[in-house]
Amino acid sequence: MKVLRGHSGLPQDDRGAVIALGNFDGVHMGHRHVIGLAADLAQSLDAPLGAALFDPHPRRFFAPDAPAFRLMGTGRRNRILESLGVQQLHVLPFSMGMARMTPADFVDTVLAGGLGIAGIVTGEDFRFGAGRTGATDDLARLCAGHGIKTAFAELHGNGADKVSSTRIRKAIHDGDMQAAATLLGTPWAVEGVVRRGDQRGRTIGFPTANLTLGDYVRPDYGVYAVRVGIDGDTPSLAGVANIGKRPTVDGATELLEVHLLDWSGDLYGRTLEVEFFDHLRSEKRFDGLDALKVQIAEDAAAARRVLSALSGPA
Ligand SMILES: Cc1cc2nc3c(=O)[nH]c(=O)nc-3n(C[C@H](O)[C@H](O)[C@H](O)COP(=O)(O)O)c2cc1C
Ligand SMILES: Nc1ncnc2c1ncn2[C@@H]1O[C@H](COP(=O)(O)OP(=O)(O)O)[C@@H](O)[C@H]1O
Repeated sequence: MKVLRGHSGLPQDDRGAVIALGNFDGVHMGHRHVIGLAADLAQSLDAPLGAALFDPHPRRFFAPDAPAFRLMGTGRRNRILESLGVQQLHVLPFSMGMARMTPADFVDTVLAGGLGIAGIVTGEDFRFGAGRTGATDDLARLCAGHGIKTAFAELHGNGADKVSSTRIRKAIHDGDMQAAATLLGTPWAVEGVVRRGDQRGRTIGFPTANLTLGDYVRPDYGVYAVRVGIDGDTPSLAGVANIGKRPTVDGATELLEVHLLDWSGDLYGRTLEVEFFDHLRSEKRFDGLDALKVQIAEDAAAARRVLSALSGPA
C-alpha cells in the first residue's frame, strides 16, 4: 500500500482511485463495511482502491486537551487497510484551512482537483465541510458535477447495536476485550517503543518491556493475557501484561508492562504490538515484592491457559 501525504502535486499515476473516506481509527466492522463497498465500486469502475483520512484526527485538532481516545496506532491501521485490499492511502493534513473549507471547496479542491478521484464511498451518516454542514446528499450532488461516482454504506448494526468507536472505547475502558475484538474485527492492540524502566522486573524473575499509552484510550487498569509482535511481525508471542501505576512499588507514572512467556532477549528500542485478550484481574497493592512475585507467576499461568484455549487443541 502506497502512503501519500497531502492532496496537492499528486503524480498522475496515483490519481483516479475510488476512495473510502473517514478517519478509520480502529478500522472497525463499520469501517470495513465502507471499505468493502468502495472495493465493489473500484472493481466496477476498474479503478484502484484507495482510502483517505485526516491527520491529526479532527477530534484531536478541535479539542487538543481532550482525554486520550485513539483505538489504533498507524502501523497496525496501515497493515489492516492493506489486508483489506487498499492500494493507496491518502493522509490529508487537517489544518485550520481544511476545517474552514465549505463542502463545495472540499469537493472541488481536495477530491476533484487534488486527488482526482473516480469515486468515493462513506458511511450514510458522514458529515463534512466547515461546521459539519455537508451531508451525503451534498457530497453526491457536488461529486456528480465532477463526474465522481458516490456510494454510501448503511450503518453496520442499528440502535444500541450500532458499531461505533464510542462503543468500542467503552468496552476497552471496561476491560471487556472480547466485546472490543468482536466490534473491531481484530483484537484491540497497543503499539509502542520499549523504554528503559527501573530494571526491577528482572530481579523478581519477570522482566517487563515498558511502553507508554500516549493517546490511546485507557483500558481498565489491571492484568491481561496478551500476544505480542516485535518490529511489525504478526503478534504471536504469548505474554502477560499489567497496565497501571504499580502501587506496590509506589509507581508514579502509568505504564503498560509486558512480560513475554518463554522468551528472553533485549527489547529496548524495539517496537511492540501488544494484542489484548482476557482481563485476568485488577491491579492492586501487595505487601512487598515477594507477594507480588507469587501473584505474577499465577497471572502468567492464567495467561498461558487463556491463550492456549484460544489457539484450540494442538
Ligand atoms: C503480570 C504482571 C502483573 C502485575 N501486577 C501488579 C499489581 O497488581 N500491582 C503492582 O503494584 N504492580 C504490578 N505489576 C508491576 C510490577 O510492580 C513491576 O513489573 C515491577 O515492579 C518491575 O518494574 P520495572 O519494570 O520498572 O523494573 C505487575 C507486573 C506484571 C508483569
Ligand atoms: N521475557 C521477557 N519479557 C519482557 N522483556 C524481556 C524478557 N526477557 C528479557 N527482556 C528484556 O528485559 C527488559 C525488562 O527488564 P526489567 O528488569 O523489567 O527492566 P526495565 O525496568 O528497564 O523494564 C525488557 O525491556 C527486555 O529488553
